[in-house]
Amino acid sequence: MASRAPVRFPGSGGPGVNKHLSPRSARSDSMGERRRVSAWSEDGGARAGGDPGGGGGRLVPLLRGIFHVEKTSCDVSLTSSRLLWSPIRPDTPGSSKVQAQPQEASIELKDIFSVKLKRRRLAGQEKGGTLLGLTIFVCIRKGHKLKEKAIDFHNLSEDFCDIWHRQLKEILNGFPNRPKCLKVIINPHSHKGEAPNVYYRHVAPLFKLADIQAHVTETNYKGHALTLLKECELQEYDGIVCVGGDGTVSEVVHGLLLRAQMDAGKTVNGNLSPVRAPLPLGIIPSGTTDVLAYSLHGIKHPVTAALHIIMGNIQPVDACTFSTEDKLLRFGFSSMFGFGGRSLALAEKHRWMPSSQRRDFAVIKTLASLKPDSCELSFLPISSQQLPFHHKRKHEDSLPEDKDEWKHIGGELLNVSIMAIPCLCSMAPGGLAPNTRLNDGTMELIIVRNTSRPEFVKHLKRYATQKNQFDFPFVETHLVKEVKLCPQNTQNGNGFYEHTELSEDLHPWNIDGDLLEASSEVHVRLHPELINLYGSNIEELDEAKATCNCL
Ligand SMILES: Nc1ncnc2c1ncn2[C@@H]1O[C@H](COP(=O)(O)OP(=O)(O)OP(=O)(O)O)[C@@H](O)[C@H]1O
Repeated sequence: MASRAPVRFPGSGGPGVNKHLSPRSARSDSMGERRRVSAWSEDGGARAGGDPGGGGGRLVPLLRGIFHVEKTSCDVSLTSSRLLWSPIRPDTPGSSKVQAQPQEASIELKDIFSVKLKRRRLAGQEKGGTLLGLTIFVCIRKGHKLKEKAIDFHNLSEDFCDIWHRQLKEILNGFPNRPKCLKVIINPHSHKGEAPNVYYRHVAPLFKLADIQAHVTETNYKGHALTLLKECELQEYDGIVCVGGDGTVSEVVHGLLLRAQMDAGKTVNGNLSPVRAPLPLGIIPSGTTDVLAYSLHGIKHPVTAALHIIMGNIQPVDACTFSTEDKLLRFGFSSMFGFGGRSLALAEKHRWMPSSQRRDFAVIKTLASLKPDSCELSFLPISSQQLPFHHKRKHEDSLPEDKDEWKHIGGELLNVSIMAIPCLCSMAPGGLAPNTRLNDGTMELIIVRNTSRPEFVKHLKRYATQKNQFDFPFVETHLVKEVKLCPQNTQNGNGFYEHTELSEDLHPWNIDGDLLEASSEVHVRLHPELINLYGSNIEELDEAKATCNCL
């Protein structure tokens, strides 16, 4: 017997149901063939196998039969890459009328995430019931949003539906990266206690539909996720899912990357060359700002996040290490020092306030006592050789050619942002760092020098508009690989630390929305594609529209 060629499923493309008028390569079956199930090979022989050409433009049915779709009797074919159906037109003997081509619809198999036998059941009945056919669950994309759609294929024959069900399941099981078992970590306090509700209402039913086992832990204290990730048997899982706001995501990312270093036997110190995270991480946005989820999915939408996980859409993302000379402080994606760090420190002191009020209160209060930090800042710009293609034309001339050359800046700085991801959020839809991308091997360094309060406010307000927020004489941006920042004068004299009760020697950093206090120089290094996140490259998706707005 000839051996079966493996079925290959091509990668990405536009999901959804396609309806188009086209001549069918396969002839519609007559109603008399209703119970006949054929599995066609390339040479027409009946076998339940794959298409060695992987689709390759030719429609080679693996299965073909008749179902009712939307109350119309349809000729349905399953090829190795698509499910196609078109209405059956009965022959009218003697009619000379030329019949219009039947409207054909199809879905790509890679867009299907579940197939279930559909049964009519009485209320409360869990098993059995009269078979009605199959329901196919498809992931459809509308802009950045992903949605589920169910399509019913009715046929009352158990044997017939069973063959289709098994064949479709086998195909779905062959898709890479689709998780079967996940560890889910929920912060029950995120966004006024909404996170569990978001998970159980919007995400858990989709995981169940996709036959994903989810082992859920609700955290009991700050640091619980970190402890959990240090101790749990990661090999049991295909991925980790975090349900919470930026602070929780930051803790989980740090925990997952720390665990990777432990497992690799690495000494975790300031010079660490980190290994990659062992498992992909899914982020279900349930906080107030949700910068990471927004940057990853282009939208703050738990169902979109869940469907990226279910579909196994993997996006490698650059991450940073934040360290002192001898100690690793943190893994993360973005940081702010100065105004951004102080306002977070102040917000954390007022956790009893509702989160949106807390943030506004902290920003206003920090603006009221706005003052610069005296800093020594060094950075290693990326060279013109390392410049990602999307920046090439604008930046090439201003960069060092190919050798590493540290640059130094000293003085009074109001804010320093160092970001490896664009940090999209509702307050800054274009991103806090619009010139970097999720995995382009660069961090954007944004330095805001001392200026008057009204000018600084003007700069901040621009983030919410289309205008260039960096177009001020006191702002400069660089694409960098490393940054060292050392505050010079820890005594600020106006009592700011009295508000926050921070020690005078400690400087607040905002790292991915989580507060970190450091007393000495912090060294930030970029590590390309250190972690896989469930999501897609929205920048590539928007590429056609996007224009580089680098300074
Ligand atoms: N059970 C818990 N009790 C107290 N704190 C927790 C618990 N679980 C996690 N945390 C911590 O709570 C902090 C804030 O969490 P998170 O950012 O998810 O919520 P949020 O502040 O409501 O959201 P956002 O930051 O978007 O406003 C994180 O630093 C996290 O480590």
